[in-house]
Amino acid sequence: MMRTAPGRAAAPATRPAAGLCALRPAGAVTPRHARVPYRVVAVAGATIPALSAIRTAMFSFLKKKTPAEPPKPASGKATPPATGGGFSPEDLTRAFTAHQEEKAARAEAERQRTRERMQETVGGSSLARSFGALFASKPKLDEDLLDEIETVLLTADVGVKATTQLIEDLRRRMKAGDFRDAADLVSVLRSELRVLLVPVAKPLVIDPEARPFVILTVGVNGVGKTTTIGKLAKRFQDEGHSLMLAAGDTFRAAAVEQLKVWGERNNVPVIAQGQNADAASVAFDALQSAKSRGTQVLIADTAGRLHTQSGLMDELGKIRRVLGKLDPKAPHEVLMVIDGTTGQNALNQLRQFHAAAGVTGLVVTKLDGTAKGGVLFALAREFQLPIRFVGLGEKLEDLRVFDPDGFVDALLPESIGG
Ligand SMILES: Nc1nc2c(ncn2[C@@H]2O[C@H](COP(=O)(O)OP(=O)(O)OP(=O)(O)O)[C@@H](O)[C@H]2O)c(=O)[nH]1
Repeated sequence: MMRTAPGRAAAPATRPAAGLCALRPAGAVTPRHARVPYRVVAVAGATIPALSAIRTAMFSFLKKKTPAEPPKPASGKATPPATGGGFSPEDLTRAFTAHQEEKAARAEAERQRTRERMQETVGGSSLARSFGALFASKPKLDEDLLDEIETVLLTADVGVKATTQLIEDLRRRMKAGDFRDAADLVSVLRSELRVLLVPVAKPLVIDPEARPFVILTVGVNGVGKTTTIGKLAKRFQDEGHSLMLAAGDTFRAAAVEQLKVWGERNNVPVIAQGQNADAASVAFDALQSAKSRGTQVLIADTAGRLHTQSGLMDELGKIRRVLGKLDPKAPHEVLMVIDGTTGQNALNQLRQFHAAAGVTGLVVTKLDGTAKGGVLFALAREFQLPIRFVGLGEKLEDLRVFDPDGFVDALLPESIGG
């Protein structure tokens, strides 16, 4: 039988006990270039990764790209050999440019994959389906249409404030004669939806100066914190960051096991003290350990808690304070995980967690399931907190950097207006 502490909702009974075990696909290998620590130095007025890092990271590239015989300058004099490792400044500049291009190409490929996954998941949400049904009937541009759009938005959890703002704007523009047909209205609605989301689409950037960069994950029970940590850890590992995890969900034994098993399989140290240990003490130990090892990223799990239980919410403040004793800037990110199927209650959750723990970024999970799709607009309108990632499924690659254009395209494609 599942034990439920006062104030803690029982986690869903159907949840697999060790979902993180499957997080790393067999044979997945961290790219060699990605394992290089990313320190920043200024060279010739530009900010570039430390030369030693470039040398290591770009060695294979230079081997491929550098001609066997270096071209001689017009004067006939050979280029003086570079000091400290055999690469000339030109080599390093070329390597750096290639590195940047490779990074940009990878980012573009990820954006493309995110958009496809958004279409498959968010494109099937009730908001997307309702918009599809509404505009398929070639509606007349009148007050009835605005009423119907309003109903669609409210039903899909967009929330009263964001919906009112959107409808009033459409009404004003309709009266001003801005729309010739439904396609014009769709186009304006799309850009209004974008306007709500673009300011909050701020990806999480790991500050290389923070050693470690501490991410504290918080949220209500069963929203996907522990699985999100596994997905994030894999992402950061692939990006070349050294990692440590703190198993701070000391309430649910399976959560500690999940992280430990995942850590063992992926060679990531996991600091744990067992069930019912003091979560703040686990976080403290982990930060101390990460500092002494020079680890780049520390991700701390916390037990799920109901936002209405002030005692448990206070515990988050304590974790913050304890971390701050070792590093006044820690945690550098308080990442709140929100279940996208929660509806308007997500706003209350965020309000309380923000007050208790000072949330700095959001992950909205389960947008692939029965999510209505609209809660992101309500969250964005109400709090303007960065949405770092969205969860589009249970697989590792389903945690995606939030892309507002892809999201709006999936909900309300341009073509829908006819
Ligand atoms: N469909 C879907 N399921 C998800 C997503 N993210 C997490 N889950 C599932 O949600 C369930 C709960 O995830 P956990 O990571 O255990 O949740 P938690 O927040 O750590 O739970 P507590 O420890 O009780 O607070 C698991 O079955 C996950 O696989 C997502 O983006 N989409």
